[in-house]
Amino acid sequence: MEQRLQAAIRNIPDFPKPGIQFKDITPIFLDPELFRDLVKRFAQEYKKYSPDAIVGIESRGYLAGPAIALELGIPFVLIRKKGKLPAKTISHTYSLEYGTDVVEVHEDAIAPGSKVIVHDDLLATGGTAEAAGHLVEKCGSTPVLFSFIVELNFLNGKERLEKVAPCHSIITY
Ligand SMILES: O=P(O)(O)OC[C@H]1O[C@H](OP(=O)(O)OP(=O)(O)O)[C@H](O)[C@@H]1O
Ligand SMILES: Nc1ncnc2[nH]cnc12
Repeated sequence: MEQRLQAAIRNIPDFPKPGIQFKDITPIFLDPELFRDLVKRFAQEYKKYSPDAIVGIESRGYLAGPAIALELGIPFVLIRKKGKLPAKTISHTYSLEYGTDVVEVHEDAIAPGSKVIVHDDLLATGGTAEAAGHLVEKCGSTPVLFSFIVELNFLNGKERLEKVAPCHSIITY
């Protein structure tokens, strides 16, 4: 599984800015067998946490997240950037290198007291996933796992997230 994922993930140098090595995960979803095996692998891992819901982070957390939720028979909840969700929301503002950003969730999307898995495609600095975790807490629920396909180890996002909940990723660079 790891080898097939490594082979599918492309490195795009200098995207979206000079010096960034962008990990393009989109080829995984061109290969239905690999996609199916990835979903089953995540579902197996997630079962240990008896989750009540999976939250996915816009936008690439929406690729595998809903398929894993379907496999486990639990809700998939969208976390979006500010101003995109139509009904009443709960928001969380977090710091970026320069300035701030805001993530939102529908206020009625997560049943209070839920055990929630936060899923995204890739962990870099951990700022986005940490903010998603805070949002889950603001909804009266508990993040029980942060889960990614890819982790960029040299950015130390894991250290930051592990203060809140364990962190799982399949491929590490
Ligand atoms: O760990 P962090 O430093 O917070 O970075 C990781 C986030 O960055 C990427 O999303 P991006 O901001 O490119 O948005 P997109 O998925 O909508 O393209 C990635 O999909 C994660 O959501
Ligand atoms: N290097 C990277 N590749 C893909 N997505 C990212 N998001 C943040 N850093 C990234």
